[in-house]
Parts: sequence; C-alpha cells; structure tokens
Amino acid sequence: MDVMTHSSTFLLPGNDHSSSVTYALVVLNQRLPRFTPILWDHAQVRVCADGGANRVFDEMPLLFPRDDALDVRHRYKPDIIKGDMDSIRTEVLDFYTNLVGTKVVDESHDQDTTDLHKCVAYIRDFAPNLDKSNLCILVAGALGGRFDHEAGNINVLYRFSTTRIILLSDDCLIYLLPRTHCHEIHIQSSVEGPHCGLIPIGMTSVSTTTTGLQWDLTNTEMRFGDLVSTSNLVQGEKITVQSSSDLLWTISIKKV
Ligand SMILES: Nc1ncnc2c1ncn2[C@@H]1O[C@H](COP(=O)(O)OP(=O)(O)OP(=O)(O)O)[C@@H](O)[C@H]1O
Ligand SMILES: Cc1ncc(C[n+]2csc(CCO)c2C)c(N)n1
Repeated sequence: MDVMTHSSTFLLPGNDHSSSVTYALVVLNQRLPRFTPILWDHAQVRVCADGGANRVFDEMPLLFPRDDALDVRHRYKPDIIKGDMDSIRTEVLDFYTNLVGTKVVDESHDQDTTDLHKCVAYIRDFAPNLDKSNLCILVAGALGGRFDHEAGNINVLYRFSTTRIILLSDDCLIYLLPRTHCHEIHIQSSVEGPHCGLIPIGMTSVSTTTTGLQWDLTNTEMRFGDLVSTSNLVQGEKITVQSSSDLLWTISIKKV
C-alpha cells in the first residue's frame, strides 16, 4: 500500500520554494484565523467563498494595525470571489468588482451545494495556471461556528476525497486520511499539537493501527456509539495511521 505523507508546513512563515505542493486558499465567512496571512503567502490561488470576501475586506487590515487599510486590501486581493452571493455586502462587492485581478462569479442558481463546494470544484477543475499534480486546498474559518456549516464543510472532505483539503480554525485543523493509503504525519511541533484525534464519520472503522500516539490503536474498531479517539496526544515527531476506513485526523494548533 502506498504511503501518503502529511506535514503542516503551511503554518510556518516563509516561502518554501523546495515544496512540491501547490497550495490554494479558500476563505470562508467566519472570523479570519490569526495566521491567515501566512496561508495566503503560501497559496498560489486565493478564493473567497461569498461572505468570505467581507472577512478579507474587514479583517485583513485588523491583522496589520500599523498599515493603511486600503494598502492592506490591495496587498491581499482575492483572485476570485465565488458563491451564491447572498452574504457579500454591496460595498465589498463594489470594491472587488472594480479591482483589477479579482474576478466575481455569481452562482446563485445553485442552491444545492455549499459555497465551499463551489470553490473547491472551481480550484480542482478550472483554476488556470495551477500545477494540480500535488494540490492541497487550505480552508480558513471552516470550524468553530454554526454546526450545520461545520458539517457541510466536513462533508466536502468526503465529496472530494481524492483531493487534499485541510479545514482550519484558530484552534485546530482537520483532514481526511483515505483508507487507500498508509499515512505518515510529520508533526510541526512549534505550531501544532499535542492534542489530536482520529474520528470515523459515517461508518464503523473495523480496524485501525497507529504509532506515535499516547493512546495508540492496534487493529482497534472505532465507531460512534462506542470508541472514537478524542483527546489523544502526539508523542513524537511522526505518527503513522493505517485503517480499513476513511478517518478524520485532527490536531490542535498552538496559540503562539
Ligand atoms: N458559522 C460558520 N461556521 C463554519 N463555516 C461557515 C460559517 N459561516 C459560513 N461558513 C462557511 O463559509 C461559506 C460562505 O458563507 P456564507 O455566509 O456566505 O454562506 P451562506 O450560504 O450564505 O450561508 P447561510 O446558510 O447563512 O445562507 C459557507 O458555505 C460555509 O462553508
Ligand atoms: C436537502 C437540502 N437541504 C438544504 C438545502 C439548502 N442548501 C444547501 S446548500 C445551499 C447553498 C448555500 O449557499 C442551500 C441553500 C438543499 N438545497 N437541499
């Protein structure tokens, strides 16, 4: 079975030109995580989901209190704003419509998929000039808000299970570990951990084996209504996971 490696280097400042990963960023309509400028700098394409544009417009300047707000808005200019456009404010829509380099796409005809779904489908299928051979989509503001939105955001991980997608909030990140691979998770201990979890959503996970956790699993069954691994702790720099089912991996993000 092939090994899939994971590493949260996108949380570290600085451009890692040696990285073979192409990052894309989706900004959702929730308070911007404090490290959003770092994600932005790693990304080669930046997409706002509908009201996510309000967050970039209003909150990016707050992250740079010494800079002029208009300068910050020109520096952090989305490539595209996409969604059903029922949350973006008129003032924000006007600002970005008149800005060269930002495209606004109204998809209000589709009321069956979420704005995040629309953004991920766009990045995967249409974003021009993007090497998609090793694409990783970072989603800022995906957790810690309305539970229906959170569930919809997690569902996007399953609907696009062959694309690497990472949901982020100020407090933690989540991604899917497909059952088709063995997983090696390299912990960036300056920015993440030690709290973590392995969560089977949607079906029983018949057998999971891990190394590197305080409470490792050995051919262990997990399911809702019985055992799910929450409040676990990473012990070293490398975790391995192999499972008969897709699992969600979550790890805390450090405050400093
Ligand atoms: N409170 C929240 N928690 C988690 N994700 C959110 C939250 N609010 C918005 N999002 C995400 O941001 C995206 C864009 O948000 P926006 O408010 O524009 O959506 P919407 O479709 O208008 O929502 P609503 O259900 O309120 O009509 C949503 O599709 C969702 O993925
Ligand atoms: C069974 C079912 N439940 C809810 C919705 C509503 N909905 C789901 S995604 C979306 C777009 C949000 O921007 C809306 C309105 C639906 N269509 N079908």
